[in-house]
Amino acid sequence: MDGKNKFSIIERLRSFKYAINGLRLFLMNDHNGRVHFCAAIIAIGLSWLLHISALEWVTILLMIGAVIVTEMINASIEKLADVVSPEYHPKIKIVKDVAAGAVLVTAFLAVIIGAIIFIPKLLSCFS
Ligand SMILES: Nc1ncnc2c1ncn2[C@@H]1O[C@H](COP(=O)(O)OP(=O)(O)OP(=O)(O)O)[C@@H](O)[C@H]1O
Repeated sequence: MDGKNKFSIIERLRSFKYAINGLRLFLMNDHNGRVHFCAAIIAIGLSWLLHISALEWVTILLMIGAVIVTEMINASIEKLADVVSPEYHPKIKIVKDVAAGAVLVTAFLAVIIGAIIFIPKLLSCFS
């Protein structure tokens, strides 16, 4: 920002490499992340099978993104909190519980939206 740091394509590519590494670490180590990733694959498969509309695709993809991004931020906060305070601390409990609550909110909304989109289509398939 002070003009001394010149723009460098190599540096930008390096940042991209770190971000891909973060995604890889998340998928390898975070059990909840893997569950959300599997749920995302199922939702995409169901969307494809049920021929959902473009607007429904946008909604499903936005919700998948919201759940996975929230889980990634939650996992990062947990890791940071474990370094900052390996021992029990009441404030760390609040930080971790609020971050976990954020995942719960997005996952709950994703289930509701998935039900609104998929249930009528599934019922019409079996009727
Ligand atoms: N250092 C701490 N201080 C206070 N409370 C903590 C601390 N570590 C964990 N907790 C409490 O335990 C809960 C679970 O924490 P933990 O870090 O094990 O998360 P988790 O949801 O089990 O994550 P994961 O299963 O992905 O490891 C937190 O939500 C918080 O209430």
